[in-house]
Amino acid sequence: MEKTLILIKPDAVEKKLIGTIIKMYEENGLTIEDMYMCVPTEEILAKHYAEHIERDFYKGLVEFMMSGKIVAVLASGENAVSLVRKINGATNPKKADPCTIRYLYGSGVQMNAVHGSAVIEDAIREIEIWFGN
Ligand SMILES: Nc1ncnc2c1ncn2[C@@H]1O[C@H](COP(=O)(O)OP(=O)(O)OP(=O)(O)O)[C@@H](O)[C@H]1O
Repeated sequence: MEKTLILIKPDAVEKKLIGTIIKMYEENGLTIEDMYMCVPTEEILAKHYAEHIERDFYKGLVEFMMSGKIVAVLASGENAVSLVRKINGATNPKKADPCTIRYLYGSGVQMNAVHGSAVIEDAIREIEIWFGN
């Protein structure tokens, strides 16, 4: 069964949306295999967002991600990676399809409530970062 990594970001935790968001994944057929809360360190975020380190939004993104608790979620299911991306919606909540998490609960390009691995290779790498072996 395919696995993927979800992060419920600090904006969504602050808005008390953990249960609502987890329910949306479960109702769409995904299984929650493991999860925990933490305030992420700069080190783990540097690994997770390695592809964005040179971008001008990187510093602000890391500050936002460290601004409160997040929930790291290991989910599984058929086509879990693409299914989670579909449930999450486009990066920019204003461009996301209605009924997606980001459309419903995102408040901007940065504060967009959730992260989901983009492709299977990223999922493997990100699961290793957040959950180890
Ligand atoms: N222009 C931007 N300004 C501020 N933050 C941004 C911008 N672009 C992306 N981000 C932040 O960086 C994250 C990763 O960007 P990416 O382009 O990989 O988007 P994504 O694949 O839709 O999101 P994610 O990887 O979190 O699921 C986004 O979810 C968002 O929080």
